[in-house]
Amino acid sequence: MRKKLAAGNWKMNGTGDALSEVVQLSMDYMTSNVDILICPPATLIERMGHTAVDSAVAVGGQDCHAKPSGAHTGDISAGMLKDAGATYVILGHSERRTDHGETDADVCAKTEAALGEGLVAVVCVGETEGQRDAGETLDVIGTQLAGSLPDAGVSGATVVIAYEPVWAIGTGRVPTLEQIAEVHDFIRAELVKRFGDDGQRIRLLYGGSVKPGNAAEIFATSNVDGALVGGASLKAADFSAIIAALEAA
Ligand SMILES: O=C[C@H](O)COP(=O)(O)O
Repeated sequence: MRKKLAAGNWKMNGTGDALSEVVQLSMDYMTSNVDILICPPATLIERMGHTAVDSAVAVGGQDCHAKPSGAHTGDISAGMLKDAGATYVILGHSERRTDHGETDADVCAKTEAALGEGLVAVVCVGETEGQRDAGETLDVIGTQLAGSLPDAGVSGATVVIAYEPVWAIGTGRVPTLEQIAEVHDFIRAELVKRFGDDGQRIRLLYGGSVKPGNAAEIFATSNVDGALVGGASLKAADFSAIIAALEAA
């Protein structure tokens, strides 16, 4: 049985003022059977870590460096995230792959670093619109999945996969439920092929324009164990509604 996960990726948004809303949210969902995760900007991780320490809300980073320390201006290591209170880290988000040229090999190295520090790695995969139109979606996802995950240390307790079609992120456009199911079933099969029973236990999140209005039907879709939510996670009311939909699914 996979525990559901509602994850919020704040991207380059959010200030300290947003903390109180998250605290409220965590108090509302203390007894939830849904894991709740917020990945704020790096500047807020430590504050959130302290605020959420006794609550139901976990805190995560949005990226980490593959190395533990060194001359890498502007970067943060997995150990630093852990030290600040993070227990998760998002890796290989399409915005990192596009803005910073991250390859599958880079994501794999970062995933190894995260697992080495005991962080849960939320590894993102997803096709562009051009790739989908060209009928390449499953090939692209399969390649990203194979290249972004290390051979060792991957289990339901250490890794989460987020399927985020690039064309659905922040656009208000969402794949059909059949398209989501096709990709999630494919990811599940690939994980089981490579990791056996562990592949059954890895949670699969859908991400891309998840809102209160479409959350329930997405959560009822095959092999969807939760969501990686961008814009809607910045509004406590919307994120709470998404969590409630996940709880009810
Ligand atoms: O990491 C989150 C995703 O990129 C989804 O963002 P969005 O919910 O704003 O479309």
